[in-house]
Amino acid sequence: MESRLPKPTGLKRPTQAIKPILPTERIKAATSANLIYSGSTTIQPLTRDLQNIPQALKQQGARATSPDSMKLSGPNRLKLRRSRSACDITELRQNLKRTGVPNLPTIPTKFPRHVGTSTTSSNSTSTTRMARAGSVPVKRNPVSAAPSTSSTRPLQRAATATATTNKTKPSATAAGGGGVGPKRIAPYDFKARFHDLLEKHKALKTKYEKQINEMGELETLPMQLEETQTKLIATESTLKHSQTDNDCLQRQVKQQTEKIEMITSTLGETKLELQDLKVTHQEVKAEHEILSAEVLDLRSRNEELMRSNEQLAADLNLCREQLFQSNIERKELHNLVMDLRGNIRVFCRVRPPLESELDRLMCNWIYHDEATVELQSLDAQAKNKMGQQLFSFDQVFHPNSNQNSIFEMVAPLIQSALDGYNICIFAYGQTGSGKTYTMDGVPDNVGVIPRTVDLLFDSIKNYRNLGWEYDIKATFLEIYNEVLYDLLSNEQKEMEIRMAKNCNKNEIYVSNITEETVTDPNQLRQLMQLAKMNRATASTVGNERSSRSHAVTKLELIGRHVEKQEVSVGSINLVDLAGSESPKTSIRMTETKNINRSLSELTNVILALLQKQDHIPYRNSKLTHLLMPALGGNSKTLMFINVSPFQDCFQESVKSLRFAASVNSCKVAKAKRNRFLNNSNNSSC
Ligand SMILES: Nc1ncnc2c1ncn2[C@@H]1O[C@H](COP(=O)(O)OP(=O)(O)OP(=O)(O)O)[C@@H](O)[C@H]1O
Repeated sequence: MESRLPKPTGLKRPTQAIKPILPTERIKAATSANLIYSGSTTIQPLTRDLQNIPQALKQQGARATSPDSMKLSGPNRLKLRRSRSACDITELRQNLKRTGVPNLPTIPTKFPRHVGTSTTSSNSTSTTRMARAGSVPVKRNPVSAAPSTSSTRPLQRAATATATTNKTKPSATAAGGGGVGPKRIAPYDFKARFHDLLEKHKALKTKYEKQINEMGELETLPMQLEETQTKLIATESTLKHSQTDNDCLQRQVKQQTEKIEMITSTLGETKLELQDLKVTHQEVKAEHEILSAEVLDLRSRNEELMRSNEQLAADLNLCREQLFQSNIERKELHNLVMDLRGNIRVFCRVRPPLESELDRLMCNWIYHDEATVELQSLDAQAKNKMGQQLFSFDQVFHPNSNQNSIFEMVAPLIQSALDGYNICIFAYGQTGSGKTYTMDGVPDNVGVIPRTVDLLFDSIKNYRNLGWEYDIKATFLEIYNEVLYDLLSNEQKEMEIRMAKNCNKNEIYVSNITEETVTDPNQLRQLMQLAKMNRATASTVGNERSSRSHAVTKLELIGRHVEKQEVSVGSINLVDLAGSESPKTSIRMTETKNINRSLSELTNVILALLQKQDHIPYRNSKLTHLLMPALGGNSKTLMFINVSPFQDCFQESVKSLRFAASVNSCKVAKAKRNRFLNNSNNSSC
């Protein structure tokens, strides 16, 4: 990976190739220096050396010699010779630098006879003297001439060995009583000197051969150096990469360190949480053990309950079947009770005087029992003329009866409607006798229709538990001057009463009427309110139509039992009749005639039913035609006779009570329940 870190500046790659200096070259240079020294370079006499010593020492940086050294002799002279050798070495080094390097000379086998009194074991001293005599070419000892490099050290050691050898031999000087210094060879003892030289030559030759071997070894050094340089370059490159990698790694280390610190702190928190969790775990574990025991207990209880449940499910099915059957029986018994009470039931209600009517004269009302009422006129003449006015009904409600007690008597009929019967409830009476109050009521004291709605939906809930589901369809109709009006629509439209196309000859329907499906009581109340508003809107100040028309609210109840494949269709017709009025007192004759005619036709129909005539004149008026399904055959009818308590209403009250009493005595054929199977709606025909 290429590092983006800066390159290291510590090491710099060499700009030029390093030329290695071979040891052989150094030796050659040293040998060449010897040749120069022995050949072309003139060796200065001793005196000149003595004079040049201070200068030479100066050049070497040594301390200057005292001027007294010029006069020295004996041991001091020996010291001077040694100093001169040092000067010569320095001089030779300088010469070697200036000149080339000749080949190494051969070692002479013979030396000229050395003349002199003062000889030392030092090879340099003897060779210097021979050179001074000029007899033979001097073989300069490389020990004194060569620079003190590593390549000259073996020669130096050889010279030292020679000197040592000389020391072992008896010296003439020492024998002569000097007592100090190496053994001296007498100048005339050429043989000894020859042997000495031979030994020296032998030693030097050995050294020479040794050096040649060492040179061979040293010649491999350039290659080694080159390899080492190559390795060095490679190492430098590697070092650069390593440094780059190192920087990268350092950054990573730094990041990792930060991460580690963060993880460490998180770890600390986690440890604390872990401790808490451990505690919680222990608690949960203990709780789990308790719960496990409970689960085992519950499982065993569950198994028992499952067995019990199966048994109960079987019992429940049995109970359901029994309930369904008993419900059928209940319906039949209920219908029987209704039959026994009469298919047409008549309730008489005497309204109380209003606060504004307290000054009006009232008839004498005598309530013999809950079903019998006697009406007496305050006018004695009328009283004598009409005789005793005693009337019996299914129920008589005196002025103090409340709306609730009245509806309790109505409720069984609503139950019958849910069981599949057609119900008709209407209020008959003089204008202002309390028909609307009985049917609709007032907001704080509602009448039969609103209470019917509440009871219907409550009963439907209970019937749902028995497997029945109900749909309710509502229509609102007004009959005014023998014309039908849709109270859920302001449209002017043609509406007619037509026969339904099935085998039941009493089934009718109204064409073009608005029919609303109702799902909750509030929706039905809103529809009733709309119908009431439309009925009131049709009235004018000069033509108060609402009290001069018949209002028919029809609720169709369609029940379905999915499991038993049964359908039950019932209906409730709630009729607020127009007020009956004497033509003598009426100012609107047409309306009065139509009202009285329709009421008369209603009386005729009921009487025809009472007399079991073959022909029932339903079609003589819109009202009887519309109520045909609810008046005869498969129907239950409840008629409220509303009367005013006042003396001035006596005649109308007697008329209404007589009509109602005659209706009450009318026995209609036994009612038949509308019960169908899903796939045969006409099976009951
Ligand atoms: N039982 C009663 N208790 C208290 N007030 C009653 C009762 N019956 C009727 N009223 C009141 O008497 C007045 C006339 O009653 P209502 O309008 O119901 O008569 P109606 O027969 O419907 O008249 P119309 O034939 O003109 O419609 C109303 O103010 C009504 O509130």
